[in-house]
Amino acid sequence: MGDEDWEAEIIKPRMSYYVPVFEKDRYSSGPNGDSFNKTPASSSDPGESNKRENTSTVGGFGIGKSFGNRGFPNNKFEEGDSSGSWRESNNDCEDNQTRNRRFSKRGGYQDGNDSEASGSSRRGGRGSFRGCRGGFGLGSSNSEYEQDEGTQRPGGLFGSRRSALSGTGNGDTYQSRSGSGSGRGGYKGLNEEVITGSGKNSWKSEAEGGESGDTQGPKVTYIPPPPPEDEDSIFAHYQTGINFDKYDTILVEVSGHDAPPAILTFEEANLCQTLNSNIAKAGYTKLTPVQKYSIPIILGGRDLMACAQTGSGKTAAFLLPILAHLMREGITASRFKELQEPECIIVAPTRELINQIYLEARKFSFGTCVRAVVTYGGTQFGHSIRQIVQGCNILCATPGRLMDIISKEKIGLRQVKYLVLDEADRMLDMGFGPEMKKLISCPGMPSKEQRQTLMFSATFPEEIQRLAGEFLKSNYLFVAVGQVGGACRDVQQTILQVGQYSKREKLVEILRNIGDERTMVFVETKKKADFIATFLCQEKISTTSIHGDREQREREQALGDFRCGKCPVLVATSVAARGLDIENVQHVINFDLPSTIDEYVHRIGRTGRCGNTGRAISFFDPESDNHLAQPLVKVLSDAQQDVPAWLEEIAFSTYVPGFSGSSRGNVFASVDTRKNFQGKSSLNTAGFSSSQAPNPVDDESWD
Ligand SMILES: Nc1ncnc2c1ncn2[C@@H]1O[C@H](COP(=O)(O)OP(=O)(O)OP(=O)(O)O)[C@@H](O)[C@H]1O
Repeated sequence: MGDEDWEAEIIKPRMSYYVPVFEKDRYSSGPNGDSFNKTPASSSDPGESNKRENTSTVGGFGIGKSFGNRGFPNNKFEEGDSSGSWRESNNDCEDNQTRNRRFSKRGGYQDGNDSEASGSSRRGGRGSFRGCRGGFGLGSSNSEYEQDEGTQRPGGLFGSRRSALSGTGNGDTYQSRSGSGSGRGGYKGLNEEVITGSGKNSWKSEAEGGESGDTQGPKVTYIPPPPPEDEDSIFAHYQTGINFDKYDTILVEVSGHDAPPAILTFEEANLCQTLNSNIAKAGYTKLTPVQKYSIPIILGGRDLMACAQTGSGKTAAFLLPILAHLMREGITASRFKELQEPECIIVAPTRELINQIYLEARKFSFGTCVRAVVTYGGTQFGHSIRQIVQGCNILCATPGRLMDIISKEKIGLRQVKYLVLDEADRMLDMGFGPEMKKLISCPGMPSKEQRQTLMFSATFPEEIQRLAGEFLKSNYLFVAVGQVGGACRDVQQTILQVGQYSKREKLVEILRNIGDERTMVFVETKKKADFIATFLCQEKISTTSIHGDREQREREQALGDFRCGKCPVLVATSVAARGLDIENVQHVINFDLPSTIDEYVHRIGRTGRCGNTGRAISFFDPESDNHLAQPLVKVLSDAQQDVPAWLEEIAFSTYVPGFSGSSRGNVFASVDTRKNFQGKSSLNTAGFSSSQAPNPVDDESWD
């Protein structure tokens, strides 16, 4: 099938869809499948943390050479693709970081509304939807709430076609499913994930429609399978890679007043015995830089904004000190109560990510009386409530579901001591920011002076840092491990110039070379994810897909099939770009480049984690990606990667004077933005204690 047939294939109902081959007991070996190495804990070597090694990971993968420019045949697909051929409604974007940007360089998308990673030019549509739901008074705002939480409400302005692809197991099995069911705007199809509520009230609609049935629409009935309870599964982990020790050579910058010194070993953290035992069982013998700095800061009661490269252990960096603190304070087992009052709330932008964080919280709190609970959209509301009322010290939630639960008065906020925003830049951008603001102004929520607020991400655009001031105490500390927003150096990055008509051919060529190694293929739209997954299956490449139009059950199954290696290729939209920690992902392919460089950094960070090496190949289409040339050159060179000459040329020819445009999400901040006001910060390497920033913070800039 030629490229020119794409659109036809996509919109015609005759398109073949397939269902995955379900594996019974897929979760029996743990959420991470059964391929973990159960690494015995080894003793920590504090001395190692002072090692200094060269971190250059530039490799010879034929960067920019072996695959040339394939030209841009002038056919139908080219005309249509970026300018509206993908006419599916823009109704997904669970983790659609880029949709919130204020401009779109993908000029063709202004009218099309289907992209999961859409540019802000599509925000108009979202604004309408928001208006319909009586949103948060930001004209720009978003349907993320519905989008993220799976509370698909009827009557939306986006009556999208529901994506029909259901994943695959063997590349041969196809089954037509109702392609006519609408997604967010109408009946979701099947019998699980559903549209609830009328969209009249973003706080209550899921609860009302999904559970109480106050509003029309079928209920969300999906109940995720419980994670395994056996200790081996709980502590299953993969091994750190050969570059793990090189983390110590990364420069760490701490800014703010009176930062406590970094710790070098877990022992120095003075954690309780159970926690230490859990850390050992998890195979952690040595702290990563973000952990060395964040743990004492959090234990010291300080607010924190921490930025560290993908896959470098940010989750444990906040979980461990929170748990330690709770234990030290003599937390008592939380009991069955209709209104639970958790001590800690953790929010993250996607369902799969928050579930992953929950599993980490469960792991580290194993054997303690601390009870972690997870709740996220696309699952039965009543199930969430039942989990919560049994006791809840740490609530892990996606934002929309959290607000629903609060509105149902199942969660009280008075006891909240810790508020954690993982992927904080995403949580504060125009997508989730209004939700977060609502959260901190909920009745009962302790003021920022009364709680500890912790923010973590690999990227922190300056504009978001400024917004964060509203959530953080003015004396918060900022930890930057390496370049803020920089890519992980353990990922070998290759940028290929590939026109859109050649992409599929090139993809197949690469995947055939890769063989069975686990590969994530990122595309820009949900529909395209379906299409490419279908196409790869036709090519006999076992592929599954994850995106926001898939039901939650399907998404979890896709992830499970990918994790366990049943489907070594996962085609994904931005919904899988952040945070997901999947063993053995050796390759990331950006079939479509994202709209922003931050998104690129997160996507390629699905490989090369925890000191392991990985490869990322990105198809750069000069017809649509030129705006990324400049930031890409920067990311590549900062990560000591080869920069193709042609890319430099494009970057030069598209040079934007005064380019520092983090406000548009295209360049990352290089520093704590407060430094504009305060002057200096301390500069350390990971193995050494931090000194303190000498100059006062201009508090007025932040409150
Ligand atoms: N000190 C440690 N020793 C060994 N393994 C660790 C350590 N800290 C974290 N890990 C492991 O490293 C992997 C990546 O950690 P994590 O998911 O927290 O990264 P992250 O920095 O949050 O990444 P992202 O930016 O993509 O969200 C996980 O499998 C985690 O269990």
